[in-house]
Amino acid sequence: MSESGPAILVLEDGRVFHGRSFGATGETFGEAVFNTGMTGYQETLTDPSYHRQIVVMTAPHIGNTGVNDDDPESGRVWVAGYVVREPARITSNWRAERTLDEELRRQGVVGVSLTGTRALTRHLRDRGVMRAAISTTETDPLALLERVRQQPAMAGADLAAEVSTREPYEVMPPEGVPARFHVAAVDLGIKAMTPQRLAERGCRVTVLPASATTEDILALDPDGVFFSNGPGDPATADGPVAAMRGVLDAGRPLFGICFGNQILGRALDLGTYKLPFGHRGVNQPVIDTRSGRVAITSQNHGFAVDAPLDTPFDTPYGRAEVSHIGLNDRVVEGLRLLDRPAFSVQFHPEAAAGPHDAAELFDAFVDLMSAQPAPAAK
Ligand SMILES: NC(=O)CC[C@H](N)C(=O)O
Repeated sequence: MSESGPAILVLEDGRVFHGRSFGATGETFGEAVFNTGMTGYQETLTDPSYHRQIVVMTAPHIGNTGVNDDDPESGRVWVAGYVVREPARITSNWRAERTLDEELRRQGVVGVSLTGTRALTRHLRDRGVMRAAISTTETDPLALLERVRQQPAMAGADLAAEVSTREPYEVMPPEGVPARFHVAAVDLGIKAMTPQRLAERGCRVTVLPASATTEDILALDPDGVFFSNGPGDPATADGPVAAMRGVLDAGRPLFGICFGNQILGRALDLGTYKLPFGHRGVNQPVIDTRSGRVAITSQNHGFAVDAPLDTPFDTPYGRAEVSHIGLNDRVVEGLRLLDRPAFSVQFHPEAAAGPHDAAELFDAFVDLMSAQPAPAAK
């Protein structure tokens, strides 16, 4: 890696961190959040849910395995900026095609390497996530702070349309796996691994833009409907909420992940709220409220659904219950309808870097589709 110049990171409350430039040079703004994963940095960087966020990695050494063209979760790096303690000086993996530093430069992603990632993480944990900037060009932190404070906040941000596909596309089951079901997947920022996990289980997946209406979805006559993860504040996602309500009215099997879980919460007339510092990492424990089993899960969310944890509750679509609860802070991590074939989780059963404890949820969705009477017009 070439010698790098100085870079500064400024938080909206005025705290300043000095480090060295990493990746592209320039200036970038976003919400500073931390991720505790020790693996999966390439999946993190390319997860569209990180759009407009500056991601701070708590693992002290990032980049050892470089970057390859097989692991991305989407066609580009989405993080607005990247903060690491120590970038790997040597890339050591047989699959590597480039170094991480090269990839960030290639994609114009401004990063910073700083000794104080622990102090920064503790600050965000104590004060909550906040707007921030990284700059290799501004030497006056106060001037940068002024620009940070002019940036839009994540609360109230409507971002799904900015990351979603413009045109529908299909993901087919792999060779030798017959297509037993057709799934319509609404792309609010979908990770590539999600349609793959469905395709592996015999689903032909039609991925639709975030603007898809109930009519667009039902026009495909799908066996099941999926609502994906995605960036931004679920309180702004009125279009997807309306589309999902139509799918629930039609009684089609429904599954949602992360943003999709928050959309289901809203479709059920539950509220959503912003967590102080969110859940981002690969070792988040959740308990299944029915079986009592604990799964270690991958998560990336800054908002959550507000629902009664201990009892089923009434919704416009019959009774529902909280299916999963986060064990670190008792946040709602899943919803299940009791009178309709619909459920969702706030965590990531598809997580490519693992863990795979919750992968069986894709089987549960397939089971829901198997249990439905075949639609008449097929
Ligand atoms: N990964 C996601 O789908 C994130 C959902 C939402 N943007 C949140 O931060 O909570």
